Amino acid sequence: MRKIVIAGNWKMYKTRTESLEFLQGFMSCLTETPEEREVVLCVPFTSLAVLSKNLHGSRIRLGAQNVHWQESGAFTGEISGPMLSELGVRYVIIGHSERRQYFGETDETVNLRLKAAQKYDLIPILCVGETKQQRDAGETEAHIFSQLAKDLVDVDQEKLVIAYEPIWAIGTGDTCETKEANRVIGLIRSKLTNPGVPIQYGGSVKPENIDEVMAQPEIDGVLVGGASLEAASFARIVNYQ
Ligand SMILES: O=C[C@H](O)COP(=O)(O)O
Repeated sequence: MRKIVIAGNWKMYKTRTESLEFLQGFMSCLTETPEEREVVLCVPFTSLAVLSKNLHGSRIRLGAQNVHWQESGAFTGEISGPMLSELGVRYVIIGHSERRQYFGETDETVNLRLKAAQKYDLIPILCVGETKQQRDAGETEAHIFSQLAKDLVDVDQEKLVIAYEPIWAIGTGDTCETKEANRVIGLIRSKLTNPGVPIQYGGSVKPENIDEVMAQPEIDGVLVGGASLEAASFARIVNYQ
């Protein structure tokens, strides 16, 4: 039985104060969620310490949105594995399409970050997915297989989560048809040495479509952007039927 991982990616939203306000509302909605679902909040670096303190003893896991491959050094604006581990961070998103598109992330740096995360006991959530142009050109599979082949060199697949995020479905309200997401995720699994890796779907997941998404047999969870910013909305997603 593969693990179910429901993760919120807050991206560059919420101050420390707003993060605490969210947590209060969210925790009160989680009482009936089945224990086997891993619930993760991937928050801005500035909210990690305060959430870590307030999540102590809770079943909600803390996640970050990036990690550098060096332990320390002259890398202005970056953050290291030990810095995150010390705060109780368990998960870290790596290779999100926004990092690849706006910040020069390549498959080579994604690979370095994945290995560094695992070295410091952080479980990476590796994001892969195609652009609209690649999908229209029939290149979806080739693109994702290429990302996997390069990103996963020497990565331990026992401590890994993958998120399939079609770029054209991110923040657009244009969800990938659930059967199609299921098909692509099945193909991703066929390329792994460990078929037990949880593979999430991400892209315009919301309370209105979560039940249908999670009914797909290959989909082991979701990576949620916009709909994870509001406590009741994310709680409904975590409490899917
Ligand atoms: O990491 C999350 C994804 O980018 C999805 O974002 P979204 O749910 O706002 O479409």
